[in-house]
Amino acid sequence: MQFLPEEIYKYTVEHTQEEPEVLKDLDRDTHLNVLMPRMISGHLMGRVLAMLSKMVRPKFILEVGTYTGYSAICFAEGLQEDGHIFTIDKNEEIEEMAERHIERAGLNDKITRIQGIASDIIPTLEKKWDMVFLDADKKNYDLYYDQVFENVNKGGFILVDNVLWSGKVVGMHGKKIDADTRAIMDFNKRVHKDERVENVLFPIRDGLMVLRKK
Ligand SMILES: C[S@@+](CC[C@H](N)C(=O)[O-])C[C@H]1O[C@@H](n2cnc3c(N)ncnc32)[C@H](O)[C@@H]1O
Repeated sequence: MQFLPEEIYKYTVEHTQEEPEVLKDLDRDTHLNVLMPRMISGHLMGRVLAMLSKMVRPKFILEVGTYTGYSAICFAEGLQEDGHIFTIDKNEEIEEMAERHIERAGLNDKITRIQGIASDIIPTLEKKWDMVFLDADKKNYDLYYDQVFENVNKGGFILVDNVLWSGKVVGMHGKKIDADTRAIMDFNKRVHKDERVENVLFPIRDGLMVLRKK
């Protein structure tokens, strides 16, 4: 989902840095061979994530929701030289594709993929995060936020995708509030009020919440 009028979106993409070739191929491969390709970050969001990573220059990044590896490869562009990304996904079927493209991007030694249920894995990781990207099941955003918070460095960032949820958070597409929409609405409200962080909700693509730990 993206909220910009088509013409503005097209103009925005035309005036944004092109995707590196490896990401173009990964996007194509995902659309041809994987279920629900709309889950991929894609060109504009990918460039936003890469730019944010370059601005922050993180050492350790945690990503929850690898999918085919697109966003992890984007984040790697801004890593410190000795930095590392840990990325979690429960879906075994897409592992091979993520592995192949991460290898092609020359990032095998920079990105560790962990297959499993995120809430089981997160507490086992003992790193201090400069950046966390939550992009998995929406009903657990709240839990992941709690699980990672202590280990986010002061001044570190938590990015959370799909927080506008196709506009359902404001009742677009009908008034019925399903479980995922409710979870996202509650999450947005909670983090907006959380005095331990500063936040901006960017209306990019399906909504990106950016939180900075004070
Ligand atoms: C929206 S996709 C991630 C997209 C990816 N970050 C990108 O930008 O291309 C969400 C992913 O979260 C994974 N996922 C969903 N629930 C999960 C859970 N409980 N534990 C681990 N991964 C989960 C799904 O298998 C899916 O691949």
